[in-house]
Amino acid sequence: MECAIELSGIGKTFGRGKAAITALDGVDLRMAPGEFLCLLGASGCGKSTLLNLIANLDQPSTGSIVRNTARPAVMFQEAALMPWLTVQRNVELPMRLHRVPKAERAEKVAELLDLVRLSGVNDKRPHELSGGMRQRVALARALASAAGTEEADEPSLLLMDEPFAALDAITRDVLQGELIRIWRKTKTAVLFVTHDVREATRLGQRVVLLSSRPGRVVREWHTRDIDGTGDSAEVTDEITAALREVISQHAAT
Ligand SMILES: Nc1ncnc2c1ncn2[C@@H]1O[C@H](COP(=O)(O)OP(=O)(O)OP(=O)(O)O)[C@@H](O)[C@H]1O
Repeated sequence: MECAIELSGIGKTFGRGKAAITALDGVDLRMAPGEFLCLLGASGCGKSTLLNLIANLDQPSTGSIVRNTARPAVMFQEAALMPWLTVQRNVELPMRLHRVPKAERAEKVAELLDLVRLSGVNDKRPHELSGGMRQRVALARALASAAGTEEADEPSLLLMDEPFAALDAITRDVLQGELIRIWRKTKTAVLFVTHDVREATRLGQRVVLLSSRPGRVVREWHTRDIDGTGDSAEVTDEITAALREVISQHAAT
């Protein structure tokens, strides 16, 4: 089967000479179309750097990235909504940039706000919403990013960089459930970055552990079947132990 993305020998070094920082070294990673993959690692191990490379926001120093998807949509820890725009306008922004006609935009926004269970807040501005609602809007906007473009029929890819990390535990729990529901419905591939083992095992079909400085793939686990089974406490414990080991090795260097 053709991969959604295939990373081969990815390395990334920032700066030069003595001040150079090798953030990633020899990362090989493949994702199947529609797969939900969680990338787990300690703070500073290069997760965000890897996501930026896949999103084409930055270029690798070595290696190659093959992408067989539409341009990836990206979602960050902070919703990064435009404060002066209404929810409606925020969600339709990517479509405006792609010059999607007004009627088509309105239809898509209604569909997406319904998908993230936010119908009826179209005219509110971000400051009138809770943190969880803002992330729902950000998710709707991310899902709108390929809508109406030539790439709209290609398999989609959603890159998420700790999108729920700033939320309280209950809201995070609710949004994790919503994300699984939306992933099932949209069949988009999701690459989800987190340093929370529980979050990774709850969401991911596969969890990939990265080492720190330089970031490399250490191990991976198949955690959940498509029908939602798996996610056992045993796997969670095993991954937690492996993450601890990676962190302690890094601390010792
Ligand atoms: N533009 C940059 N210039 C210099 N160094 C950078 C740059 N971006 C990242 N780094 C360094 O590369 C390493 C990896 O950073 P990155 O932000 O990818 O890690 P992370 O795993 O996402 O961390 P966190 O979980 O804390 O967000 C870090 O040591 C960081 O300081």
